[in-house]
Amino acid sequence: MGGLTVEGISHDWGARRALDGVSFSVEPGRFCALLGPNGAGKSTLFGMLSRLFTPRTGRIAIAGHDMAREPRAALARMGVVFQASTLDPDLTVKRNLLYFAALHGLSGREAETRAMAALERLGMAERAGEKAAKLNGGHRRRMEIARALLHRPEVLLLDEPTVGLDAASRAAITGHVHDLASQGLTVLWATHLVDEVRATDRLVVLHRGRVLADGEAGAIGGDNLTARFLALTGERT
Ligand SMILES: Nc1ncnc2c1ncn2[C@@H]1O[C@H](COP(=O)(O)OP(=O)(O)OP(=O)(O)O)[C@@H](O)[C@H]1O
Repeated sequence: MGGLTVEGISHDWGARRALDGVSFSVEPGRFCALLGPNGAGKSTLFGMLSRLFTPRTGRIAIAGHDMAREPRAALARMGVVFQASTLDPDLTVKRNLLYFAALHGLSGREAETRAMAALERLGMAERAGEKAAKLNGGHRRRMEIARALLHRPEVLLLDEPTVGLDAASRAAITGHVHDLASQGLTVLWATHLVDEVRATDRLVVLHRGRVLADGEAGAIGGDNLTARFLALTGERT
């Protein structure tokens, strides 16, 4: 299993500097929270990690594959869950996954086996035959995470995956994705919610396009990560 490396990434939106020399790396099989308030640059960084656009400076590597020199190899090892939901509400949960599997060149029994295994990992197997439109927000998100695992990526990126969900759904999804990391998947989880971060997680604090802290969450936050985060970013409650 491979990790993730970001080195010296900068990006300007017009006159606005959204990312300013961002560097960090995530070891294989680690859950890393990318924590930052609104406007920190998380989505801009995700756009670069998923190759929606290319950074002018710096370097990104996924599981040891350089995004600029070996984009296909890098993208093949990465799963992405974007902020906006992208599923077909009229198809069943399983059909949604099979459709996505086909986009990756998988079909027949192999696609079926992978779809059911991925749903199983997210605790969604019993909903395979339900229409996606009938799922609640939390289950929809879990389905999207299952879908992002179909091509067996080594690195999973999630951009604020719990936005709009209630507390129970948030806790369930945060728990499931921590489990995936403990099974060997490298996870980058963007959030502005301190309570989604565990003391043993890797933590990168991003603010106004810069990395303000990088290390184990427990070491950065001590016994009060919220207070530390607010002090670092200068935000008030
Ligand atoms: N397409 C764009 N065009 C112009 N400016 C942009 C664009 N996308 C983001 N920005 C600006 O870049 C900065 C970083 O925004 P970004 O969306 O990356 O932050 P974020 O941490 O993901 O915030 P949020 O949690 O609100 O999504 C902000 O100042 C934002 O206004």
